[in-house]
Amino acid sequence: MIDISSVSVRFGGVHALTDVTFTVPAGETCGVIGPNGAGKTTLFDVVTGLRRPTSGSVALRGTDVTSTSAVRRSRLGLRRTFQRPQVFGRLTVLDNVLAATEWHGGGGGLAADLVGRPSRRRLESSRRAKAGEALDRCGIADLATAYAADLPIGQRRMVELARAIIDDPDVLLLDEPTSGLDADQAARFAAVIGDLDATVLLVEHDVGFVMEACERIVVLDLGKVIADAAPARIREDPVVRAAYLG
Ligand SMILES: Nc1ncnc2c1ncn2[C@@H]1O[C@H](COP(=O)(O)OP(=O)(O)OP(=O)(O)O)[C@@H](O)[C@H]1O
Repeated sequence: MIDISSVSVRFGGVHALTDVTFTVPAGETCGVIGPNGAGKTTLFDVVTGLRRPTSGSVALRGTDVTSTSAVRRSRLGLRRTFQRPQVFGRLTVLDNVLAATEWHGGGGGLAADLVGRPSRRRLESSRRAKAGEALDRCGIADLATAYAADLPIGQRRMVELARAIIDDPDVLLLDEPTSGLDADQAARFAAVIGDLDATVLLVEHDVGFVMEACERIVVLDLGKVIADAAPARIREDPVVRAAYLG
């Protein structure tokens, strides 16, 4: 669950966010939309830990993380993707995904690594099985041995998604997830996040995708929440239509 409470962010005289409050209940997929400059990126940065709010607070699964680093937030189960997909270009697709599970370790320290204890081998084969499954879910199993640097942006984005979902994250934040995806990839992306148990918050310009993929939509305009409802109600909301949907 994500709790955003009275969050305001100022850049000098610019009020990027003013008193933004909403909660994404556990397991829900919530989209944030709004015109350019509405504050979407700023809000995303506050939730992921890249920016401290001027006032207000953010809690993940009941833990106040307002002053917690992005790294510690990831240890609390938060995973994210980036507006420009961040992949390791010189690693294969499979290794990109395996790298996301590396830090779990297997106990026994370096000696266990060196002698290849059976428990280590079991752990390794289970990691590989999970990685294979994540690639499969994201429709990129056939790219396992390709180098990430050689892939077009849409496939890189799917690699990032596979990496984000491999450990069944509790909280998943997606920054402009469909940018660079073709229609089939966007449909696959929506299906993958639809199947997750995670609490998902996504910022996206493609209103059609948000309407399809999200159970709930928060609309920002000039740093304020102007609507917070299910997609069907957002589509009909006169304030949203005037400010954004036209
Ligand atoms: N680092 C910064 N310094 C000063 N002003 C900033 C900074 N970052 C954002 N802003 C301002 O804060 C407001 C919100 O910007 P933000 O990038 O969060 O909006 P956005 O909804 O993500 O826009 P877009 O859809 O264009 O990406 C804008 O007026 C922007 O100019």
